[in-house]
Order: sequence, then structure tokens, then C-alpha cells
Amino acid sequence: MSRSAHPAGPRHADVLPEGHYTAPPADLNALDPKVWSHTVTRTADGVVSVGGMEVTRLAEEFGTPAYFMDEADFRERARAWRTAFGHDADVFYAGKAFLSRAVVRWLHEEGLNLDVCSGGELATALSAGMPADRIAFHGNNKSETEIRAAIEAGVGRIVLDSFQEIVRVAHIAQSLGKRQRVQIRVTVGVEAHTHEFIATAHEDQKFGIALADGQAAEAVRRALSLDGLELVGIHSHIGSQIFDMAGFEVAARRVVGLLAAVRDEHGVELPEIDLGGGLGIAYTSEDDPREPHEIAKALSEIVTRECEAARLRTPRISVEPGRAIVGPTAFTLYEVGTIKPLDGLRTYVSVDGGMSDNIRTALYDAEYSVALVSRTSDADPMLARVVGKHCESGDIVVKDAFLPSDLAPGDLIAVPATGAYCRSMASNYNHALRPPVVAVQDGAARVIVRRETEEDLLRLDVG
Ligand SMILES: Cc1ncc(COP(=O)(O)O)c(C=O)c1O
Ligand SMILES: N[C@@H](CCCC[NH3+])C(=O)O
Repeated sequence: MSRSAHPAGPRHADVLPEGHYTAPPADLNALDPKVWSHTVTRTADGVVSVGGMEVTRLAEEFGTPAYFMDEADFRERARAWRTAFGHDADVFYAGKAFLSRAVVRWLHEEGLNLDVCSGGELATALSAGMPADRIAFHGNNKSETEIRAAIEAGVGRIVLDSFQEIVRVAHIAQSLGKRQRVQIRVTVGVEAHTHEFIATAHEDQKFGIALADGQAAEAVRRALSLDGLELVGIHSHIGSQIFDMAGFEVAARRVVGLLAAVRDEHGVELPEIDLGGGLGIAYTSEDDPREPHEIAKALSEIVTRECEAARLRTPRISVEPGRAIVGPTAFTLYEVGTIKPLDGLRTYVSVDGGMSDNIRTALYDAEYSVALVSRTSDADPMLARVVGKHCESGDIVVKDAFLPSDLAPGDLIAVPATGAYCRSMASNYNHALRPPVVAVQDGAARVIVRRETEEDLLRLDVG
């Protein structure tokens, strides 16, 4: 018997948009291991726990909204990537997905390298003890200050993104009496199957130097001619949240083609090839991501095969997964504040966060899952839209998902797979205070990024 608080509530079949769930899940209390981190489970009393700690206790201690990161899961995923690629390849975790000093230490301990794309990320990495030679510095418009800081620190490589930057980095390196190891980022001209805003290998966009019409070959010529630079490889990143390996195959083939052309023209075999990041994760039960060992095998086979065909020595491969490591490791915990059922449509469930802690739904039309985590329920499913508290009707966290129809203010709900690009893209819109990131492991929780306070906001406002 349903305990529905909204008996006349919406019927999902009336409103389901294309591509979304066709039916409510069989069991609303179940937690799909595809979208939740490995230590997440429902305890005997129905409360969800992570790292051995119940969310009700976590909410009491740390408040909501908050991101809870499963440290064991993070380390496991980092290790899986490291092991899959072995000692002949390098894994650079992409710090843009989420970076904090604790995360840098975990990465260091697990043997990963780090990709940073700003002075701020570089400073965080260095201050947490990541050896500079294990850092790669990216960006399509690095400032002179950032370039100088990276070279002075001794970063392992700078990834050159434009013709101007080739000269800029060479001059700064020379002025510091150094020769900087660099790669050139090329756009290989593939259309990655992902959202337009996060595809980066087609030519009509801001990143990289096009392989087409000889631009990349010209960039290599210039880089090889400058004393301040040691050109060690070619870099390609085709986009983000990609499941289909075909785009990586084409990219690898084209990059190896450039390596062969460089060998033919200059007699130089560049020793490195970086195929970037971009591997997709499961945000809903519909998504089927690849495992790191499958990805490693596929990439190394393509590169080896293409190099053999071109009679090139196989270069050292590197990859830059961000989302695939950190994305699944965290969930955002919210408290339900208000509930607005719209007859025949859907029920709006307002939580105490929103687009300020997760902009991805508004920005990319991203899909997420959600679950009631402070208790179980045997009420009927209701089609819900989880929305935030911002002054914006597009302030949506989860567009369409099923929650139990007895959901009530004060319940805790959690959105899984928010480890990547949520805290790192969080904002202070409406003077929201950015939530903390709390690492949980073996029954203990500790804040690794603290919650912002009104004092923090007022300190910035010097007016
Ligand atoms: C150059 C580069 N490397 C790596 C990444 C990480 O991508 P993802 O988090 O999708 O693995 C990005 C972001 O898309 C990027 O721009
Ligand atoms: N921030 C994006 C992806 C861009 C990745 C950085 N190049 C996301 O949330 O999916």
C-alpha cells in the first residue's frame, strides 16, 4: 500500500522526455553500483552509508549541501588506471575535474602524474608536494606569469596550444636559462560524440593547432628551431564524457601520422604521444563506461600498430583522465526543503543547493541520478525534478528522476557521480557558500575543502 503524500501526483508516462528512463526502477531503494562509489551501501536501518559512515551522521556533522568523497574508491580508481597503463606509459590525472591538496597527495602516493591548466592548479599541486617533473601544464592562453612560474618550478612539460605560445614559452625559458620540455597540442579533426561544449578535436574551436593544412607540421618546425624548447611529443585531447573509442582511434592514427611526417622531414622521432582524457562515466544506469584496462589495451594496440606500419619506434603513451577517476567517487548530499507537485506533469523537489554546486545540468543538459538516502520508502515512485534554491528557473540539478512519492521536507537525498566538475565549477551565484568536500574512509570523515562562510564572501568585498 502506497504511503504517497501526493496521491494525485504525476504519471511518469505522460511527460518522460526522449532518452530518459522509460520506466521507474524496480526498486527505488536500490543503489546501482554503476553510479555509486564502491563503499556506498544501505545499512540495515535503511540509511545510506559511505566509507562506513551513515549520511544522517555526516549531515549532522558537516551540514548540507556537501560533497562526500569515498577515499578508498578514489585510490582504487587511480590505481586501476596506473596498473592498466603499466610502467611504459604515464597517467596524468586532470586536476580541472577536482583538485585539492589531499587529492594531490593521494595521486602522488598512487604513482600518478598531474595535469594542471592554471597558476592556481599549479600552486595547489606544488604546495601538496607533487614533484614538478610529474606535472604537465596546459591551457590555450597561459599568462606570462603562469608560464614563468611553471618553468621556474621545473614542470615536466608544457603543452603548447598556439603559435604565439611557442615563441612565448621559448623566450621565457631562455630568459631563465632553461630548456623547457614541451608537447604541441593538435586538433585532429574528429567529431567526438559528446556535448558540443565539451568536444575539442574538431577544427572550429579555440584549443590546439590543426593537423589539417599543415598547421601542426609548421608548429613542429618552429618549436624545433627554438633553443628554449625541447619538443618531446604531440598531444591530442578529443573531448570529454566519451564512450566510443572510435574517436581515440582516429586521433591516435592521425597523431602517429604526424610523428612519421616529422621523422621524414627532420630526422627526429618524437618520443611521446599524449592522447588526453575524456573517458565517460556512468551518471545513470543507462551509461556503460569502459574499464581502464580495456582503454589501455585499445590505445596501446592502436599506437603500436600504427607505429609499426609507419616504421616508427613506439612512443611513450600518456593519458589524462579526470572525470573517470574522480567523477564516480563522490556524491552531493542535499536536504529537501520544499516540494511542489504539478498535477499530470512532475514534482519539483527543492534542495538546499543547486546550480552553484552543480552547473553541469544547466550547462550541458547533463543527466544525473538521485536517491532518498536518509531512509527507505515503499511508496510509489513519482517523477521528480530536483531543483536548487537559486533565482533561475534553469536551476536544475536532476532533470528527470524517480523518487518515492512520500518524500518530505527534511529528507536527505543524494546525487551520485558528482566528484568531477561540480566543486571545481562551483560558483557563488546569489552569494551561495560553496559546499565542503569531505573525505570518508574506514568510519572516519575529514574535511578536505572547507565550506565557505559569509565571512569569506565579505572579505572579498572590499568596497
Ligand atoms: C587537455 C585535457 N586533458 C584532460 C582533460 C580531462 O578530461 P576528462 O575529465 O573528461 O577525462 C581535459 C578536459 O576535458 C582536457 O582539456
Ligand atoms: N567541465 C566539463 C568538461 C570539460 C572538461 C575540461 N576540458 C564537464 O563538466 O563535463
